[in-house]
Amino acid sequence: MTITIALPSKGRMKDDCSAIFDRAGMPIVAVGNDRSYRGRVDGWDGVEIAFLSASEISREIGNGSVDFGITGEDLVREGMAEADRRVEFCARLGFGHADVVVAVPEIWLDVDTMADLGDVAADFRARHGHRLTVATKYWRLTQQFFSSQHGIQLYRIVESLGATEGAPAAGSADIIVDITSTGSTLRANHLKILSDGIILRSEACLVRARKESHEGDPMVQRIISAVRSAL
Ligand SMILES: Nc1ncnc2c1ncn2[C@@H]1O[C@H](COP(=O)(O)OP(=O)(O)OP(=O)(O)O)[C@@H](O)[C@H]1O
Ligand SMILES: O=P(O)(O)OC[C@H]1O[C@H](OP(=O)(O)OP(=O)(O)O)[C@H](O)[C@@H]1O
Repeated sequence: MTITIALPSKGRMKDDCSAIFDRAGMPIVAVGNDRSYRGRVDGWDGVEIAFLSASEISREIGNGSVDFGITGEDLVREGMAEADRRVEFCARLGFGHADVVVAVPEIWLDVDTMADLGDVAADFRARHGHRLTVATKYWRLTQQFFSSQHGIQLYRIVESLGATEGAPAAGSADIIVDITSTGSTLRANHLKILSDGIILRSEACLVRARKESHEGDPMVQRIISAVRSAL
């Protein structure tokens, strides 16, 4: 059976991914021309590479149309319910670090924790005429964290497809959930992370779709061992 591994075709994880595969003794060669979205691993028959974007990789692992992928943990956990049941995080790769965080305006001096935020949410409508509004592209992670983990129910999510950190100043949301790495975008927008507001510490991972056909397939274990040996 051919095993398909999805790797980023562009973006911030692309170069680190090919470096790790080189170190793993799995040098990737493009099939066809430079713009081709298929590749193979030199010397590894039965392994195929699919080049996709980071968020497509998470989707394709989720629906089982690829066997492995390298993408951010944030995109995998946001993209599917019960991620650990459907996929295996085989290795954390040490790049692509980003935290998914809850951030509020710095001038909210009395709000430093999720419990404080819960208090604010409770009478937000009475005070401001609308429910506490959260701008994010991380709907699932936000709902799990606010509702299931912190019992905060009185909020509304507005989808943000970009420039999320600008939403509070623009008036389109009160607070945000987004990723941060250096923290400079949050600082530039006068937002602060709540002290217990780190939803997920994400990094690039080797992720496997849990498929019955993998059981007893030596190639599956060989790929995992090779990537782990490169860390
Ligand atoms: N500063 C950062 N900003 C955004 N994403 C980051 C950052 N640092 C690490 N990442 C991670 O990179 C991944 C997204 O990669 P990238 O932005 O290259 O994807 P992309 O090519 O834009 O993909 P797509 O088009 O599918 O969104 C996410 O898992 C994210 O957590
Ligand atoms: O903490 P920092 O180092 O400031 O990084 C965080 C920012 O970087 C990303 O945006 P980016 O400009 O990369 O665009 P993208 O969302 O399209 O990837 C992300 O969406 C944050 O806005």
